[in-house]
Amino acid sequence: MKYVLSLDQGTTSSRAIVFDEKGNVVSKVNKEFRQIYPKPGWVEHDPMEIWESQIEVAKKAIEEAGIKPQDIAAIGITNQRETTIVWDKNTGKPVYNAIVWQCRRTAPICDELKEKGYSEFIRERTGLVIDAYFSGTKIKWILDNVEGVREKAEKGEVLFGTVDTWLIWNLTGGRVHVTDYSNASRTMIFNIHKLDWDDEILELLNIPRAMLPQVMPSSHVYGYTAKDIFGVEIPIAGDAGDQQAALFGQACFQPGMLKNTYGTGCFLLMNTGEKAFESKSGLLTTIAWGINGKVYYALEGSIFITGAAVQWLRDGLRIISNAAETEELATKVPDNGGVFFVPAFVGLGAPYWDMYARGLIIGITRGTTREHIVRAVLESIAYQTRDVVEVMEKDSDIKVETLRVDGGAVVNNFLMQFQADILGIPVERPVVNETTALGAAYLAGLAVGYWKDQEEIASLWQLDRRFEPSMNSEERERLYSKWKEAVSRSLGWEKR
Ligand SMILES: Nc1ncnc2c1ncn2[C@@H]1O[C@H](COP(=O)(O)OP(=O)(O)O)[C@@H](O)[C@H]1O
Ligand SMILES: O=P(O)(O)OC[C@H](O)CO
Repeated sequence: MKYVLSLDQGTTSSRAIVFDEKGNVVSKVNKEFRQIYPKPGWVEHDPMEIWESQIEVAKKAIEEAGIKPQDIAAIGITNQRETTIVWDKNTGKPVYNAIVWQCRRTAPICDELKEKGYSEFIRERTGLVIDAYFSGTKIKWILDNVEGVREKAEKGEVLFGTVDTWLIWNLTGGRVHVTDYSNASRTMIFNIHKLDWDDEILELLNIPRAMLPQVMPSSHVYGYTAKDIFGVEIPIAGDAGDQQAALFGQACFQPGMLKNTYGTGCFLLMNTGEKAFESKSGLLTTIAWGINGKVYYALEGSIFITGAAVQWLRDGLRIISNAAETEELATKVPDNGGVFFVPAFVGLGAPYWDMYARGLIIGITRGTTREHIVRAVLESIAYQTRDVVEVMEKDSDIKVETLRVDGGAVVNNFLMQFQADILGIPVERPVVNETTALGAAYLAGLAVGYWKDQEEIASLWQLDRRFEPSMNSEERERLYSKWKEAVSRSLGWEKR
């Protein structure tokens, strides 16, 4: 029997999962790695730690599944998106740490682009709003600030890649420099209509084309693992950004289908088919995937901080010892006690796009307890999701009837119930909540004929639990309007 191995390189951990032909998890190994915060608002990772942790969990997952590397039919890659790595082509060594998607250091470059009136130009071509979130200004920052790198980049001696590209490069022993459409669409230098790097944007940011990877479909044999890694050459056959992979893993194949992934941040993606919808309300137009010679698009609402706020309760405030504890604490109080928490740690993404917003806790009284704060943090995840669902309905003209959910935080039943309550629609949690990894496995498996087609994949999706809304609409709107008020007070804070 054969299996598919998925490598899910996330913001806080590297994960490897072995799936069988029914899409069941056979083994799963996870490893957290270091977050580097050199200055307020800056976030970096060590690219070597990304690679080493990823390969370690891949080997362990094969071992724990009780199988041999030759039993792996294909490898699928999925990754934290936008995070930018530049490395030396000859030595394979990074020239700087990975600049993580959350990093705000390039906010001034973005301000300048906006002031010069490039917002519409960038949006038309890339589907994105100008923000430090995306790779483009991060590449520029490395070229401008790390000595000697620009000269080498012009000669193609240093290479740029998002994390998928970095992993594939290393897995193939430095032979293959590629990315897929979904990852390319997050760089702010890729033209999502012409399906090529955009020369005018490259000129604007002063980025040489020679350092960029080749852009390929998301389901495709890109190359084979170097023999010294697993002892056999395994095809690397799937590559997609983690949020697009989750949309695929949730089998959201029909236009209008929507999912929300609850990880470090929350990312809502709606499949819009072969049509690229333009958003007027701060959503992103992005490429869902390229498959069978076609490219499919999605509308995306990116929320930067959700599960990361739970981690902050653990590591920053130290008022919980693990994430699971939040469920019990939140249900110990009947409501939030009037406390609202806006997790604008790195500014706010969709639909506000304010790089200068910062976090706040408001409504504190003498009666406020740890339970209220914890509850306010969980509630903030659900409110932010509603912010995005509202604009998504407006932009697409599609009424959202249910929300499919996945990601690490969906095990929290309080959060899922509150989400259904605050949206006023049912929330559906599938049996396999590792849909990001599953999506990458499906993309890889389809490329090598392990699964026949997308119809077969859609038939594998199974419901675990459906959360029905039970809050009355008056209470729902009262809470939500308080939330909006709290957000308004966090905006622009860093600029004042
Ligand atoms: N029971 C829980 N309740 C709330 N949040 C949780 C729970 N379990 C995990 N999380 C949060 O989910 C996130 C992990 O989800 P995961 O999908 O692994 O994230 P990522 O891929 O972004 O690293 C963490 O930020 C963690 O704080
Ligand atoms: O690491 P995750 O799962 O939180 O995903 C990060 C996103 O891809 C950033 O755009």
